Parts: sequence; C-alpha cells; structure tokens
Amino acid sequence: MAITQVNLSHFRNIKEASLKPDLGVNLLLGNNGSGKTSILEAIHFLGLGRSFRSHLTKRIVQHEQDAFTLFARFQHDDQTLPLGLRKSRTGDTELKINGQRADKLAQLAELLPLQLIHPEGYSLLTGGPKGRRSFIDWGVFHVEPSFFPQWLRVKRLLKQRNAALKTARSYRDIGFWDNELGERALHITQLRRDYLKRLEVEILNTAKDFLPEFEFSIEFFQGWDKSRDLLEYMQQNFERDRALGYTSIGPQKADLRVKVDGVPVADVLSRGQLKLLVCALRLAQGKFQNGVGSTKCIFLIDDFASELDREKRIPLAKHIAESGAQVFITAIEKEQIEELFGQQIKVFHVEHGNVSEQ
Ligand SMILES: Nc1ncnc2c1ncn2[C@@H]1O[C@H](COP(=O)(O)OP(=O)(O)OP(=O)(O)O)[C@@H](O)[C@H]1O
Repeated sequence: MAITQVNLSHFRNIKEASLKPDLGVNLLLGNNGSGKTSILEAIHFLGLGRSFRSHLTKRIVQHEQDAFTLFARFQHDDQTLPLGLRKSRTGDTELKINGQRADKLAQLAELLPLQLIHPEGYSLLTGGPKGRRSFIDWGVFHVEPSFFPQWLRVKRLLKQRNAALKTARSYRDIGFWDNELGERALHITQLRRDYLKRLEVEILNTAKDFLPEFEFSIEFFQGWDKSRDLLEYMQQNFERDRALGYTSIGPQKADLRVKVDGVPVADVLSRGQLKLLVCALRLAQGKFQNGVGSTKCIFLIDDFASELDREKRIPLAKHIAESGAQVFITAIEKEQIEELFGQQIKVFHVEHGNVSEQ
C-alpha cells in the first residue's frame, strides 16, 4: 500500500500542489508555517475523511475559497486506484473512489490504513480511554472484517438503550436491548482481546528498544469486571444507569492500560518518554498490520525531531525503516533526517504553501 500521487487544492495555505511520493521515506522540509503539516493533514483526510487538527472544514478550506479538493493515486491489490475528495466550507462532501461516487467516508479507512505520530500524540496515554479504544479498534478493524459492522450495531443498540433508560420504569422496559447487546458485546470484546494478545509482543519489543530502562505491561480492560456476566451485571446496574442516563458498563468503556511496575505510565514517564512510548505503540501496530493485513499501513510523522534526543531518534528511525512502509515525515532541518535514514529519502521543499521536489 502506497500513495503514488497527491494533489491538493485550496487546502490551508496550499493553493495548488502536486507530489509524486516515493514508496519509502518522504521528507517534507520547510520553515515554520510553510505548510508541511498541512500536507500530512491532507493525506490524513484522504485516509480517514477527517483532520487531526480541526473538526471544522471551514478552518481547513483556504481563506476566501469555497472548498478544498484532494486527489490521490494509490496502490491497492496490484492496481492503482484514483481517489478524489472535495469538501466545501459548509461541510458538503463529494467522494469518488476509482471513478465511482462513494457515500461513506468510512470506506477510506479500509483503503488507506494510516498511523499518525505527532507532537501531541502522547495524549493517547495521558487522555481518556476513548483514544486508546480507537487505537485497539483501528487494528481490529484492519485484521478482522466482521468487527466493524458488529461494532456499529452495538453503538446503535447502546444509543437506543440510553434513550430507553430515560423513560424506563423497571428493568423489564430495557431488557430487550440488553439481550440484543449481550452477544454482540461479547463477540467484539473477544475480537479485541485476541487482537491485543497478538499485538502485545510487538509492542513490548518495540518499547524495549525505545525505553530499555522500563519494564512495561499491557492490560486490556474489556469495559466491565471480567469475572461478571455482562447481562446480569447490566441488570444489577439498572438503577445506577437510570440515574446516570447512560449505560455505564460494556464494551463502550473498554480501555488499554499500559503500566510500568504496576503504575499507569502517565504518572511515571516524562513527556519525551511518553512520546516515545506512543511511537512504539503506533509503530508496533503498523508493523503488525503490515505483517498480517492485506493492506499495508502508511506512517505520517509530524515534526520528527521534536523533544527526542539523538540517541532516541536512532531506534525510532530503525523501526520505521524496518517496517518497509511508506512514510511521510515533516522536519525543519534535512541533516537530522538524512543522518538517520541515509540518502534513501525523497525530499519535498515546502515554502509559503508551494511544494517543489528536490
Ligand atoms: N484556512 C487557511 N487558509 C490559509 N492559510 C491557512 C489556513 N489555515 C492555516 N493557514 C496557514 O497555513 C500555514 C501552514 O501551517 P502548517 O501547520 O502546515 O505549517 P508547518 O510547515 O507544519 O509549520 P510548523 O513547522 O510550525 O509546524 C500557516 O502559516 C497557517 O497560518
């Protein structure tokens, strides 16, 4: 899986740009505010249908323009597919995959699996469980096709159960939703657990290379006490859920708990160390995907050098190179990246929104 062409039009400060990336490491080089991250943001948009910087399209569309347009060609199953996306300031979306209109942005995620590593990425470990759940689900989604439709169904059922909780007078009024939920919840939980079991070794090995001074452990919290039967537990929790107005236990509460000596990493590690650990998690996941999945993962790395000393950049670059994945890296100085990856990189200069190939 690799992108062979990207065109951007009216995206942030980029009026028009066209890039023909290499299948290996691509370096986006430029001064602060030149537009490097905007190119990563555009690729992220093509892969996930959303930005990692703003949920408002009007912030992304170039000032005084109505819409942005992105176009890419990418390799998929031995063929090259074109992908076009236009999004207007008001949020209207037009998506074309291989010349056909597509109505769901979720279709993009299947075609272009991406891993983003960026300076604020450490919030994966310091923030709430939602991000870590997404981390797990990204991987399950890409290796287990039955996961996504089941998860969508569970989310819909939870919405209905939560709505029913507001008018329910006794457990009987919502018991129906729990029966519908129960089996599906167990299924997706099993898929998450199996996936993490397989990924765990890759994560721990990568983390050991980055932070050899720590002994990490990984625990999967399924969203409720694993010794309890979910249906029975939900029944017992009815009064509590009714008072809260939402379902307080279940797979929607799942989490990935990363600890060092039994203590959550967010309480022990420095910011730079947390950042490295997040790199380890994302690289491990991408490498695992590239080993087992049919579609290969692409890495987007924003501000590679930020907060990492040279000694730590070396294992990071080694794992990136080993992944064999296509990589897009932004940096201000070329030397640091060349030193790590050798001459085998394609350099794009970004200056005031203009992109040129070296
Ligand atoms: N909607 C928009 N229209 C036009 N310009 C914009 C828009 N949104 C942001 N900008 C400008 O686009 C530029 C691109 O910023 P970007 O974050 O891509 O820079 P960068 O090269 O990654 O910089 P840094 O090294 O500081 O992270 C900034 O100067 C910003 O002010």
